[in-house]
Amino acid sequence: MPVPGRFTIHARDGKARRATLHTAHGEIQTPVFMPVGTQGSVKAVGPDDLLQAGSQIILGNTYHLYLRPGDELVARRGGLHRFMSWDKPILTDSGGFQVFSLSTIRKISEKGVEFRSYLDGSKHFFSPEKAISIQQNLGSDIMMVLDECVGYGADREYTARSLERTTRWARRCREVHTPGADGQLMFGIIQGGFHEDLREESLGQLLEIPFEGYAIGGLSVGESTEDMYRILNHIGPRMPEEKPRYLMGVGTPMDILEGIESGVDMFDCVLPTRNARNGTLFTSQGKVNIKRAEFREDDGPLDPNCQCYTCRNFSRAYLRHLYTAREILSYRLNSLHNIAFFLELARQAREAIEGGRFAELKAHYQGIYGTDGR
Ligand SMILES: NCc1cc(CSc2ccccc2)c2nc(N)[nH]c(=O)c2c1
Ligand SMILES: [Zn+2]
Repeated sequence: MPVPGRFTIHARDGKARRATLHTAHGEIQTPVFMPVGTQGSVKAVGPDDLLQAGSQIILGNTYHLYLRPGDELVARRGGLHRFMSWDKPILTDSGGFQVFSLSTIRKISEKGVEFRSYLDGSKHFFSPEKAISIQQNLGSDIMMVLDECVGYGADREYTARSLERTTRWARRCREVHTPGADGQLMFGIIQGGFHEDLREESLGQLLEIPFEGYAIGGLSVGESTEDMYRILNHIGPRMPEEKPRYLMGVGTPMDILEGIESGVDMFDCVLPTRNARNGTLFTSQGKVNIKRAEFREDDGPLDPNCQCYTCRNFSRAYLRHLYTAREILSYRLNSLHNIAFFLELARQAREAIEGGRFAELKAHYQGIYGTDGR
């Protein structure tokens, strides 16, 4: 009987790891890419599509689901897995990041964060305890602690004080959920901005609290690729060797490969689905902007090396037409392909680590996407 939280490393290639994370809803083979389903759906695609594309785990969001339809409604409907007909693992964010990125009025204090709903302006309050209670109602397999993601350019003094509070919040989250209760796991989140010593301070404090995994927060907040990679390369290898490492909200294909090389196991990003909706498609030969006139009569598949439903059944000419005509099918086919591309990238990484060929894989994609893929 698999024990939720068990993390077994099968192979290493430099700092990169090939592992299995056990959860109450099944195993996750890492490195893994996790499609984002913020409001209980991965935009424009269904659970069947996600399974077909090889998705092992998806993400949900405390902030959005609390505001609509309500975490207690979801609990009454049997939890998020049953509500959205997804019976594999789900990871949920704690909502703090969305409060800061989506809510206009908000006030942060030791108690937690007060904010107004982006839907109707009503006032709400998230304490660390509330953030965990919502995720328990949702029934997610991996819960994230409530943290403060300081913006790019925050001064050192504020960043230092903020990480101390994030640690106190993390402790309060842990105190209201017994490790492993109901098969749910809890990950701590490292903050500390772009200061190596503050990042180590945040990690050191979190290591005193028993978490089943650790995440790197506060990256991809407007910094340069150089600053992101500097922090990633510094803190990734310093995270606990025997526990899963999750880089939140990152990134381009090259960011993901950089993260894997730094020892990170789990990734999520809205890029595949968000870019799909504006016609930017990721392929084995680089980015394709499907709205370009050059594709008007192009009868070939979007990506000849891709096995997804979109590439097996439709031409670039048709995909361009759907996009130009703003057909809803355009969002579905483009999203399906981009998700399949990111899932395939993670699968190739798992295979490369097993074969000791990760450096070659990274160099291959660097030749196509450049050093950071932007
Ligand atoms: N800009 C990157 C980023 C993204 C997310 C969101 S990741 C996500 C999004 C939707 C659903 C699940 C996870 C973050 N979440 C938290 N809690 N803290 C961060 O520092 C942070 C940084
Ligand atoms: Zn495809």
